[in-house]
Amino acid sequence: MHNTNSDASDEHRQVLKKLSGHLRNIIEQSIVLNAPDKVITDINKQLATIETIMQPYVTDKRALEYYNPNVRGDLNDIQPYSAVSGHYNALAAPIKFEQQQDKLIGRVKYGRAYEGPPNCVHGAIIAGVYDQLMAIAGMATGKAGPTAYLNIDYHKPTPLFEALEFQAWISLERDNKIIVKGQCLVQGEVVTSSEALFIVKALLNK
Ligand SMILES: CCCCCCCCCCCCCC(=O)SCCNC(=O)CCNC(=O)[C@H](O)C(C)(C)COP(=O)(O)OP(=O)(O)OC[C@H]1O[C@@H](n2cnc3c(N)ncnc32)[C@H](O)[C@@H]1OP(=O)(O)O
Repeated sequence: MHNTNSDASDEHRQVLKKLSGHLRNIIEQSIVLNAPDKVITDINKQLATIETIMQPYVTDKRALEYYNPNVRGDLNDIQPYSAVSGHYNALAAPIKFEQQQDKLIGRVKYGRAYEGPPNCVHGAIIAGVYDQLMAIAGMATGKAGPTAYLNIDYHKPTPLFEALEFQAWISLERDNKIIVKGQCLVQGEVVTSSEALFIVKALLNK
């Protein structure tokens, strides 16, 4: 179930990614759907059919890696099924990670499915991005481990539908501790900032 390698072809990855894209769009559409009962009943029937088609192929082994720290190219593929950043998990918004000098950047726009305060991103979603982004930033040390603490300052509301730039960088690495700092900018303005401590665990370094 938690495999660190996969022999899935590029084509297989593409079709799986496309599936998540459709599901992600359906989730977003469902939040603001205002259709007659008859239309929704028809949609429900078609979705039930899709569930039936998928069921025989649902196994306890994922098609792709659960975790692959040696990924080249797309940094989101370090954890392809991440609930926060996985391109193969429809629950995750289409955030894009990229390394820029000593900072790991996460660019994303959130829609209605991620709303907390009116027209703003839910604080728990923001916390999720920091946790994932900072964990991956910390991996640049060659080590990994769970989050011991994650502190967030919400300075200003984080708007929906606007380009957000999350940044994370290593602040301190000592023995089994990695402290990572982060911030999120909207049009150049810092709206949130954070700090997290990761404790390196042998189990996670396998
Ligand atoms: C198959 C491979 C899998 C790989 C998957 C990776 C994918 C990436 C996924 C990314 C997903 C995103 C990531 C996620 O979502 S990770 C999910 C969220 N995090 C957790 O669930 C972690 C749960 N907690 C624990 O497991 C333990 O409590 C940890 C591991 C954190 C420490 O427990 P442990 O009992 O072992 O260590 P220790 O107690 O000897 O402490 C050691 C040192 O640390 C210091 N300390 C501890 N806590 C704190 C604190 N709060 N503030 C300040 N300091 C703290 C402590 O004082 C000590 O310092 P010192 O005395 O040495 O100086």
